[in-house]
Amino acid sequence: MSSNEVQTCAILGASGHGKVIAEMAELCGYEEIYFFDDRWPALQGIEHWSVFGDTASLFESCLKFTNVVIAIGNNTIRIEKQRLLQSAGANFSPLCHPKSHISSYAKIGAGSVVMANAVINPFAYVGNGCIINTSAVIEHDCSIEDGAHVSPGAMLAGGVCVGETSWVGIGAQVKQLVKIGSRCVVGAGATVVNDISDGLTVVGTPAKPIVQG
Ligand SMILES: CC(=O)SCCNC(=O)CCNC(=O)[C@H](O)C(C)(C)COP(=O)(O)OP(=O)(O)OC[C@H]1O[C@@H](n2cnc3c(N)ncnc32)[C@H](O)[C@@H]1OP(=O)(O)O
Repeated sequence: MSSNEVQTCAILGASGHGKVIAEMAELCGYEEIYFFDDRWPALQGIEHWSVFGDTASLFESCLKFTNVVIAIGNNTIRIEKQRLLQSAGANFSPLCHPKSHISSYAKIGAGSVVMANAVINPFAYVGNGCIINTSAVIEHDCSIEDGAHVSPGAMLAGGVCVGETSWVGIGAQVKQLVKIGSRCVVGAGATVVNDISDGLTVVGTPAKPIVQG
């Protein structure tokens, strides 16, 4: 960041995930952090950060922030809120931890966050509003569509596709060239060796679908 103006970051969602994003924003040079959460005004703060308003307040004030990040874990809600705020003119730059490794040949979309120790290798594509969580590995030529979340320690081999709003659970592994559809869930620790159709939840090694109750 090079501007002389104070660099401000608004975060919607005073969650555990929001705390990680707040620290990451500070490490990236944002000087002021403004949380927003629908539990405001009852909720006034999170750790040492203040909560300044609810979603409606953020919509009213979104143009004044250097950057806005949605820290909502639910993938569908996160990308919906981001798209609405983008329509209202808010700026969504990607936020990448200084200790993540992102190839200069990779692309990271608006509002996506890349946590500490994550690796994103050449010609990988990460869409808008995605979470690439702590120590996740996104190998070369992967494609992660809008609103997807790759959890801590999950590893995607080369050329894997993860569809919109899908969630790859903590420590999961995905074989090269596998296509995971939209709205899928890959359970914690699963090993995915075959393509997954839209909307399925899979668990285990090799990963198989489970029926959601
Ligand atoms: C920074 C952060 O914290 S990021 C968050 C990281 N967290 C994760 O990655 C969690 C990912 N979530 C999971 O793995 C979940 O267990 C899910 C989404 C796969 C399933 O959750 P639910 O729908 O609540 O299923 P539920 O817990 O009722 O389990 C259903 C069945 O699947 C089994 N099961 C659930 N998860 C798994 C799993 N990861 N691996 C193997 N079996 C599993 C259960 O034992 C249960 O089996 P049973 O019917 O024989 O008893």
